Amino acid sequence: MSVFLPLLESAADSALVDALGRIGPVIVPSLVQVPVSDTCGRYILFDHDSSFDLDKVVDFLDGGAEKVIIPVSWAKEIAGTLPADRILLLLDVANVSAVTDKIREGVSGVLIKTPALDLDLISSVMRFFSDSSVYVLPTTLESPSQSTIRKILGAKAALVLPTSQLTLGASTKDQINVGEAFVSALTSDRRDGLFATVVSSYPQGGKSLGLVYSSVESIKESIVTGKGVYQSRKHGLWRKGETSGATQDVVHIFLDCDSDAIEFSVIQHGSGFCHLNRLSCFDDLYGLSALERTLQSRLSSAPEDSYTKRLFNDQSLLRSKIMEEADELCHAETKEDVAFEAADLLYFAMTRCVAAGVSLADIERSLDKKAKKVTRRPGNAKPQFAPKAAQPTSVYSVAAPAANGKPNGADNDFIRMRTFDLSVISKVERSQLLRRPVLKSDEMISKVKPIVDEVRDRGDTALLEFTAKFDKVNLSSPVLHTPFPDETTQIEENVRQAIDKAYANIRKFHEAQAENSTLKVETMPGVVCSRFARPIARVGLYVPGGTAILPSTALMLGVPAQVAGCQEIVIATPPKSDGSVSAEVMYVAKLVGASTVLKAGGGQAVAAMAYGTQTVPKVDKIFGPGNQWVTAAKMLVQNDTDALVSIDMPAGPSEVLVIADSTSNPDFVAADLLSQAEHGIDSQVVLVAVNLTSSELDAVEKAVDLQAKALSRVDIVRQSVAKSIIVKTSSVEEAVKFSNDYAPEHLILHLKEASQAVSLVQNAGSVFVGPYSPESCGDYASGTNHTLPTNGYARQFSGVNTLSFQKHITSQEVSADGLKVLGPIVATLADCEGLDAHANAVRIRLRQILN
Ligand SMILES: NC(=O)c1ccc[n+]([C@@H]2O[C@H](COP(=O)([O-])OP(=O)(O)OC[C@H]3O[C@@H](n4cnc5c(N)ncnc54)[C@H](O)[C@@H]3O)[C@@H](O)[C@H]2O)c1
Ligand SMILES: N[C@H](CO)Cc1c[nH]c[nH+]1
Repeated sequence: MSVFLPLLESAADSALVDALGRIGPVIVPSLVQVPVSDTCGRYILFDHDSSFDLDKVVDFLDGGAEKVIIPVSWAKEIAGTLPADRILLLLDVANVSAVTDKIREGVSGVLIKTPALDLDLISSVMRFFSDSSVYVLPTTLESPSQSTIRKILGAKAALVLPTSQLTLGASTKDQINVGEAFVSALTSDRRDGLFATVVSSYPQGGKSLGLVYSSVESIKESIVTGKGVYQSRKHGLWRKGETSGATQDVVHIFLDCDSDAIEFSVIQHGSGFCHLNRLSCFDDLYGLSALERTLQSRLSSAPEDSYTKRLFNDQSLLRSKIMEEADELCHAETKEDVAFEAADLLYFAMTRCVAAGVSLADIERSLDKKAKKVTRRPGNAKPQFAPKAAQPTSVYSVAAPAANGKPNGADNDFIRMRTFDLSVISKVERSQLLRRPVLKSDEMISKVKPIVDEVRDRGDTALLEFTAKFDKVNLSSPVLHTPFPDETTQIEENVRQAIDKAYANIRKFHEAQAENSTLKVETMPGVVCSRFARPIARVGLYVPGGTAILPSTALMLGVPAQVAGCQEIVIATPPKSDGSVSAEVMYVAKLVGASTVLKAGGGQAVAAMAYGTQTVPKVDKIFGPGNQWVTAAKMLVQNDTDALVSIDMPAGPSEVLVIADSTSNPDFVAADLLSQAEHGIDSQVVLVAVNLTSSELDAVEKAVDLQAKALSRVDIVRQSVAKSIIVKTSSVEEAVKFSNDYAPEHLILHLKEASQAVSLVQNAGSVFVGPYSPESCGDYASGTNHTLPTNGYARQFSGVNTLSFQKHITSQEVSADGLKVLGPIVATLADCEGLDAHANAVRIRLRQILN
């Protein structure tokens, strides 16, 4: 976070803007035309009344702006479409309450305009935007000072200072010197008050040049003049190069993480930084920087027989070598060969750059600018380089919006998946296709931890507070206990009949899975080993309820718990806005014999079941799908040995993979893909096409677009379909191999010989065989369970089943005759491990038997 953020006004003079660019990003209002150097970070402020303009926002971000600062009305439109870490919210004190959870999650911080500097207000904004950056722009700050800057930093926020309040001259009542403002944050832990300062080379990718010291005075002078100025411990202020000519231009000055050391990123002139006339006091250059230096020196003076000189003089030779080396790199196979060929290519590419006056720093700047783009081009190869029969799009553009390069949004956009041909993509690209849209599990775990901790420590009070905060419901009690009042379970007759039939099918299939008999094996005469199952006593079932009410999930978790014989079943689900629980979920709760219904969702519900509260019973195992808050909380509590709780599996967003050949019905295929795409914006659906012609594929794509636009959840579908893929394959075996590697939650086989293909399946949560087995049947009522492993975990996890609610206990009974044979084996192994007591427990008995 910056010490302060300068807000550029149109009257700002260029020397002041340059100085500000050296010490951090600057805020540039979108309508203000002030030239800012390429190396300076820009935050673009949309602080005017014009109507929402997504293209403008995207243009600024693509153009290299680090962030955009947008009003709440714009954030409503943008949240979830553009990366949150590129967006700050512009807030007036008056409109804090207009910020929804969706907006809060869609931004990385806030710039709050406030008439007065109110620390209480700042800390409540801070809490509301937990973990985000908070910048404060006082609309009536009269005299900016170091103490004001420190006061705001103390609240973990940063002050925004308009350029009219900043000066390169001495501070006055109305203006503060830029250097003085910057050093406000510095604290020295040295007796002499100096700051250790690392000097690094900007053009050489941050190579360390040396270690020096700075004083408040030297830093201030450097910021204002843009020259390297330090503090010699013997000779006072040290203007680098004043006598030797080896001056420095300062590009950036950075504070370290605890503000007691500094880095000066400089362009070093003359003989170098070191007094030994070398660039650096540390080691010499290596790698690409060393190559660049050699090439630059060859360009200015090279021996006659130099090959590099020949390349400089013969552009067509250089061109041919670049093409040759690029081709060799593409064909290299081993790690060593790839490194070898890449080094050759870089040598010729750098020769081309140095000949054109392009430096490594120019290349890095270009890379950094590209990394800031929020729209990606499809990445197709130009026709002369494209493989014959196919034009695959880039696998790396997972975050890419629609094929036209704009975020999906306008109603007339074609809703389409991205297409790849397995026969032309590389191994690396294939492995990219197997990955799901990025899941930030570490980040989510740290966000949910405070919620879990609060519920563990403060029980029901915290639980009710979080329900009020996240679900906007004020409850007097978080639970309903049996017997549930009749009015809470009243449902439509047709729904009741459907639930009853689904219950019967699910129960029938799950009863058949129960292990009721004891497994017995006599491993040696007189040595009988057995294994028997017992129910897990107390189970917690999470039934999602954020965007859709899911009584089907209550069935899928409740039936196996009941069949397994669990003694205490707690069902947790977010309350509706009137504080009640959906009657359908309550009906199922009664049907499966739940003893408690917890009216809470998200991380707080998981924590309540893991630790127990005054009213919520503690459980031994937590089951069920949910959004990222639920999943992160489940992962967190299962790792806490104090909670002593396990979970069913790490679940994630819903997904389906459909394998279709030319006998498939395109409308059925499209409907199956969309049935999972509608779950959430992070759902992913995959179509693996087996020898489909372009017109057959076209028919599926058109059906997806047409059906999607008729769905009530079309806004969700637009986003999930944009992240989804079509993979072209040339045989059923190749298609199933891809599916096994992907390990989908659901696998649907739209194949001529669908049932034969089942034998090839190695990894999948549940399989749907043939044209009349839509995945929806498994979601609701066929009898199989719909709580299944996602995100590739079908490689090692099974879906929820009756055994998930049981644990196994083994036992053994050894007779005296049995011990006569087994005993010596055991005693020998115990001796071998040096565990005398183990051996003794056997020998003491053997002695008695033999006597
Ligand atoms: N794999 C499966 O078997 C399966 C089945 C059904 C649903 N799902 C998945 O379950 C998920 C359901 O998600 P959902 O959101 O609809 O319901 P949910 O019940 O999982 O989550 C809603 C709760 O999340 C919490 N929450 C929301 N925003 C928060 C925030 N900013 N901070 C803290 N807590 C917050 C709230 O407490 C809210 O009650 C979807 O991703 C769906 O794909 C999976
Ligand atoms: N398809 C989901 C599992 O990924 C389960 C579900 C519930 N309701 C409808 N579908």
